[in-house]
Amino acid sequence: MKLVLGFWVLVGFVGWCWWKRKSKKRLENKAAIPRGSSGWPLIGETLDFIASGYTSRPVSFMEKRKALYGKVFRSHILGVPIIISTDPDVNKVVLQNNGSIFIPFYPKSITELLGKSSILQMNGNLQKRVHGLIGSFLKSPQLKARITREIEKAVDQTMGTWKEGNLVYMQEETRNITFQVLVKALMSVGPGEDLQFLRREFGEFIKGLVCLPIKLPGTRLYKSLKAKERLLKMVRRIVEEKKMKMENTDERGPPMDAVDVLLCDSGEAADEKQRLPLDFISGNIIGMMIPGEDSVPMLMTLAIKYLSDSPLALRQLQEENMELKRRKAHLGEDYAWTDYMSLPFTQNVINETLRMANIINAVWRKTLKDIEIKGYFIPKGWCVLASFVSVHMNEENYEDPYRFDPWRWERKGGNFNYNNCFTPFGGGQRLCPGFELSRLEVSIFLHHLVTRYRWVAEEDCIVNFPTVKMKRKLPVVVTSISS
Ligand code: HEM
Repeated sequence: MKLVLGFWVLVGFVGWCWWKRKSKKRLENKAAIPRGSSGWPLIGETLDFIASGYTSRPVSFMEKRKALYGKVFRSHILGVPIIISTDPDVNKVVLQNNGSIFIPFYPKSITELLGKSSILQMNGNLQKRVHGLIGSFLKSPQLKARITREIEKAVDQTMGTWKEGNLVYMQEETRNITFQVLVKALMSVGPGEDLQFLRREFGEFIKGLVCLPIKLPGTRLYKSLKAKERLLKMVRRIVEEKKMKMENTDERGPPMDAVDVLLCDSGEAADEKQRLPLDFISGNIIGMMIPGEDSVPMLMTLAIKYLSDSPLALRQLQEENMELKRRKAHLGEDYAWTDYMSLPFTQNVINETLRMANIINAVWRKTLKDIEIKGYFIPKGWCVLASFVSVHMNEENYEDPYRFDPWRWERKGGNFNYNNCFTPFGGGQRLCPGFELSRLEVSIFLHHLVTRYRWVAEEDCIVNFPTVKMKRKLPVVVTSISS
């Protein structure tokens, strides 16, 4: 009996090996690893990649290789062999995958600072659960109605410090506004000492996101990890206070911030094991500050830069917003969040800015299995970079792509449908949960800027490495319209 069983186990095993070999061969025969170059030993093509980030055309690295090898090619950058896709269909497959084949991949310094349980690194059901909770909260009309007042307050406070004819640095001013709003939406911290502490420590923390992954005292990474410890301590205190308050009240109101959302979900979990631990919640709140902190102020700053260089667009934007301002004044009403979002040309300006220079210009993934997409073979364990900027700046997708042309969106049907060729907020299961909030913040900021001020921007240029920034923080001289 044992002999017969052994025989069948052996037959099964041999059959399985044969089938595996055959399916691998089939995949290899049909598709090939994309063509490309591994560059120099160790450094690969990193220097060329970085150098292109300092030019006015950061896509030049991709363009050069696309011309040689096609839209999907192989390279070796920042220490890893990588397949780079500039093809919207391939990017779509990468984005839409639910984590069974593609998982996020970040440089070592980022993974150290994020920690394993950050939403940006986790996969599977837990990522789905946290993403779903935060996404529904951030796009809820209740949050948008409440946060509109906070954004207006932050905009008023910041613009209130501008003196007639003063030089202000837009990259700094916009960061002041958006940090305040972000911290309010995530944990209801208002202006005061706690906000200042969070701003200072978070600034120290994110300096280490792109650095050498060496954790010795005195190194950049070490200092950033220490700042994270201090941040965690404060956020954990906020989470604990909120939890106690929740437990001591009989009637539970709607969640006011992301901490409430995660705590409420934990409270409702029937099984102790399903509850989200407080350290997990605190760590994730800090993790969510990372994609939210720099992206929105840069979007605002870049919009000002493009508008400064495009007087026709600025004029149309101003007219549209003035018209709304007059209407609201005539009715004697406060603005609703829907008022700000209802202006089509303003939305087109935001789209066009996101298309031309988005701070998150690609996503990085790693493959868990061999996969073939559109005839390209991507082996297990390889990194994949899905480049959004290459798609956004390709003339196959956008006519005259280097021209700031908000009207192109009218010609496209006037709406920001997130199709394969426009993915500033990613897509699929990891689509940015903050995308509606971001658009609202920028709409409110632009409305108050163009209806209250005129400005003259000084010479400045966009730098694309390690992240998108203005070289001189975009200095502008502001004068109020009434004067
Ligand atoms: C202009 C502003 C923003 C842009 C362009 C942007 C872009 C993106 C992109 C491209 C992704 C996908 C990353 C990936 O697939 O690996 C993403 C994810 C994410 N974003 Fe945003 N984002 C913005 C603002 C915000 C804000 C304000 C928040 C928070 C309030 C936020 C929170 C997140 C989170 C938590 C994720 C991770 C989602 C997940 O992996 O499940 N983002 N963002």
